[in-house]
Amino acid sequence: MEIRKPIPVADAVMHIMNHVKKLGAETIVLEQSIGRVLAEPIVARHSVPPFNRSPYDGFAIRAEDSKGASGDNRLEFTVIGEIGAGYVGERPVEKKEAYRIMTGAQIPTGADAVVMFEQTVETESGFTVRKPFETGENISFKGEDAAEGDVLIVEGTLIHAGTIALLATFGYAEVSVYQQPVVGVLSTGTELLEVTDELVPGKIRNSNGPMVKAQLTRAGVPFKEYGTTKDDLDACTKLVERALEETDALITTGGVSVGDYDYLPTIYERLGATVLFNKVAMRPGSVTTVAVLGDKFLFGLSGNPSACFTGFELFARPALLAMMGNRAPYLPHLKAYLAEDFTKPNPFTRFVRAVWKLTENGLAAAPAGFNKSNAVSSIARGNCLIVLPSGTRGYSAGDEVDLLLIGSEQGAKDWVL
Ligand SMILES: Nc1nc2c(c(=O)[nH]1)N[C@H]1C(S)=C(S)[C@@H](COP(=O)(O)OP(=O)(O)OC[C@H]3O[C@@H](n4cnc5c(N)ncnc54)[C@H](O)[C@@H]3O)O[C@H]1N2
Ligand code: MOO
Repeated sequence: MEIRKPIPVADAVMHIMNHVKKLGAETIVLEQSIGRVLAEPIVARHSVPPFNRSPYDGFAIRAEDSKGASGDNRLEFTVIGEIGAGYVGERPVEKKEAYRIMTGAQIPTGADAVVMFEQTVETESGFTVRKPFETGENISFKGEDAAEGDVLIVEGTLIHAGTIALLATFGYAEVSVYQQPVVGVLSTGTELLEVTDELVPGKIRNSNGPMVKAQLTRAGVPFKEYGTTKDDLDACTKLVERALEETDALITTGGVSVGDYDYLPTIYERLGATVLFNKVAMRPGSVTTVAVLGDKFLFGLSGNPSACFTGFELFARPALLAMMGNRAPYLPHLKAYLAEDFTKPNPFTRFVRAVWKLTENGLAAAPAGFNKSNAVSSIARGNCLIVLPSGTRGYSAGDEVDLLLIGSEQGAKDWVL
């Protein structure tokens, strides 16, 4: 039997990323762009705000007219009209005059300060103030948020709700984004039942298929479902071949280890795919096997649920995001302290499903429960992965560790572990 040589996690990530080819761009409507990646920078097409405007409901005045105002010397202004948001003043403001002005309305010509309603006392023809106002006081200036021509967001950035607000501000009804890869999902294993099936002896329900599809959805990657297949070499080979014709990448779960029915390595060989690695010095997920056939990726994730989950987040996710042009495809990382002892040795780098929590001592992380690679309960509880490097042992509560965040829409530019 072939003895597999484990490679460090960082090397495995780099092997994959070196093979990634960014997909082309396409134009889509703004409202459908959430989760996609900008193929063009967002450049300010005009100033924001586009005109000087009032940040408060109040009165637009000439600041110089308030000079000398005090509690004992209230100065009076005459109101010459009202400007609601969306309207403009009909004529310039002159000496001792004011417009009633609403939040968001354009400052009328002549005015250079806004007095909030709360700072005035109404009179028959207007209001009085009891303090002087400075030129520019309470004014939102044209261009203070963005100046025309500024590059506000670079190409390669994930579009989220805030990005959509910015694009809408500048009138981008359509936006140029990178194409998405189509990813096939195939669960292998004769023991697998559908989620709707009753349990029968020796069988289990397929949890990896639904989980991986959810991980893809969370990463903004569309998938094509190839269902489950029995551990039958010919049938499985045919399915993998078909899936590769129809997709940019195929994620399989199970069948990558050294068991009698672990057929994926044989299938890769039959197809003439180049295996980038078939053993990673990590736990869970050491059997994760990744191959390429032309520009297409074959992610052979482990059948063990925690290993499958971790293999997706560490290897498939960054590759797929990078295909979509995302400049920050890695899981974001933070430092935290361990909330409890972790005494197991770590011959391979260990990714412990964990829960992070902010405490009075800072960010803490605690293992999320049953910690084997076949665990499913701790994947459900965890919101991060604690990283314990290979060759370490005996972590104590309070020790500083690296954390990888799961489920964050923002990513990291570099793989730093
Ligand atoms: N002699 C050795 N045996 C094993 C080794 C090894 O190095 N030498 N590695 C072990 C490690 S580590 C892992 S991890 C597993 C990985 O095995 P596979 O990735 O080939 O996966 P399977 O054997 O097909 O299944 C493993 C386990 O997961 C369950 N499973 C499979 N698919 C699903 C699914 N879709 N949903 C839920 N659960 C699934 C399956 O029933 C098995 O219990 O190999 C070790 N063995
Ligand atoms: O490949 Mo595994 O390391 O037990 O998950």
